[in-house]
Amino acid sequence: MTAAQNPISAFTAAEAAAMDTALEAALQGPRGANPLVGAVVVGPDGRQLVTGYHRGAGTAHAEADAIAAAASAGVDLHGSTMVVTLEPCNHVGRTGPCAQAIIDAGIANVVYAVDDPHDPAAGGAATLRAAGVSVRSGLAAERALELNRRWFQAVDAKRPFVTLHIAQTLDSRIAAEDGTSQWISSPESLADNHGIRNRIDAILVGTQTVLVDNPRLTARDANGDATGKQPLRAVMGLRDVPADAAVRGDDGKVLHLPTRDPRKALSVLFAAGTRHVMVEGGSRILSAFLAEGLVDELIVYLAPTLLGSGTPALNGLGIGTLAQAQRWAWDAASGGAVQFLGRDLRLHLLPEEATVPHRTQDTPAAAQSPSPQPTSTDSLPVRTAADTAMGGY
Ligand SMILES: NC(=O)C1=CN([C@@H]2O[C@H](COP(=O)(O)OP(=O)(O)OC[C@H]3O[C@@H](n4cnc5c(N)ncnc54)[C@H](OP(=O)(O)O)[C@@H]3O)[C@@H](O)[C@H]2O)C=CC1
Ligand SMILES: Nc1c(N[C@@H]2O[C@H](COP(=O)(O)O)[C@@H](O)[C@H]2O)[nH]c(=O)[nH]c1=O
Repeated sequence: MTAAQNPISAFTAAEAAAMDTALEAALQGPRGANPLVGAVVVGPDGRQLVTGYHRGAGTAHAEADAIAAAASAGVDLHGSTMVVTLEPCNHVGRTGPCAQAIIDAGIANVVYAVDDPHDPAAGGAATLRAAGVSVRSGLAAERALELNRRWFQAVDAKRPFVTLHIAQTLDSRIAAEDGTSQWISSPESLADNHGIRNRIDAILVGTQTVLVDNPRLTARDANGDATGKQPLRAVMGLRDVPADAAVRGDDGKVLHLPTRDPRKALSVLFAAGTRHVMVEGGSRILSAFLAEGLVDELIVYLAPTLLGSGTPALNGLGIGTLAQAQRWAWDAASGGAVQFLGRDLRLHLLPEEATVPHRTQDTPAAAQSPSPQPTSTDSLPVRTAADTAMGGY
């Protein structure tokens, strides 16, 4: 049922304020295979009791996070209102269905912004109503859609969400002239990168990086010990992966993609169950994904180091004139658009609308910019969380 069909369509000022808080909280989560979701429970007197947000695939959903926060703080939620940025789920995932958790907590009302696109007909709203919970939707719907616009697109496009990783010097080098690159990043940046490796489904590098670096591509802690969920390791390129390459590991979680076509690589990964891939490099692989407009977020670790020569971060995007430049917007999700990590800066960006010219049928892919996107006004140098909620994904 949509808000238009719902007989109860008004929202209180307290619910609107709670939705603002929920949208803000959602931005603390990571971009990726799951949408950003925030939830706030409001008491009968309009007071905001607890806030929750989703921390990425495999972790508690925002509603469950808020309910758990209430349980640990000894807050009784009977008769309260759950305000959430996405329709509560109805499926038994790793954390159980949120609709049931809401019913079990005695929550009397649910206000959500947008339907879950995966299962709108038999979603959590119907389960909640059947259990006697009052459900209204549509509050701040446009902002909630914007919050996850790129995620909705990626789900719709049936390809994995793509995070591009670049660990570079101040003068945009990812390796020195002799190919050495370990390490450009600070230990704090490396720890952050390994945290992302834990959350994604797959990590992808080019054959040249395998030959030069012989990387393991596992998620590890500062002692070098494997941590948590390990990503599938994908190597893209026509050359064989050497039999003794470290990337092969001993767990069978390695995939050679014998292609130079990023779309083909993504479709093979999607078919293999990957919903979120981090493309780590090197230069030619990063450039190929960017030139095809296949990047959903960009994470740049910028080290205050100069090399003056060596491998450039990018190797040509087919851009001949400034009007064709790819322009990116600052993304406040996942802890902020700009953060210090030790001596490095971590920059978090998303594709900006507006500046990307339309692709044409007769222009080679490498000489084209990303696929067309809606127009917007100029972006701020650094966006606030609220700005991003309004104009980001
Ligand atoms: N600082 C950092 O963040 C990182 C640094 N690096 C560094 O980058 C350097 C390697 O970068 P680079 O030389 O650019 O190599 P890449 O790792 O980008 O691999 C390039 C190879 O991938 C294959 N390939 C697959 N698709 C394409 C495509 N669309 N376009 C071009 N090639 C494709 C080709 O091999 P084939 O013939 O097999 O098809 C090509 O030779 C190393 O020195 C490494 O240390 C690497 C990763 C991260
Ligand atoms: N040099 C460099 C990175 N390099 C990336 O890390 C890979 C090595 O992975 P592993 O063998 O698992 O430690 C390497 O091949 C390349 O993809 N990453 C960064 O965050 N910062 C850096 O300075």
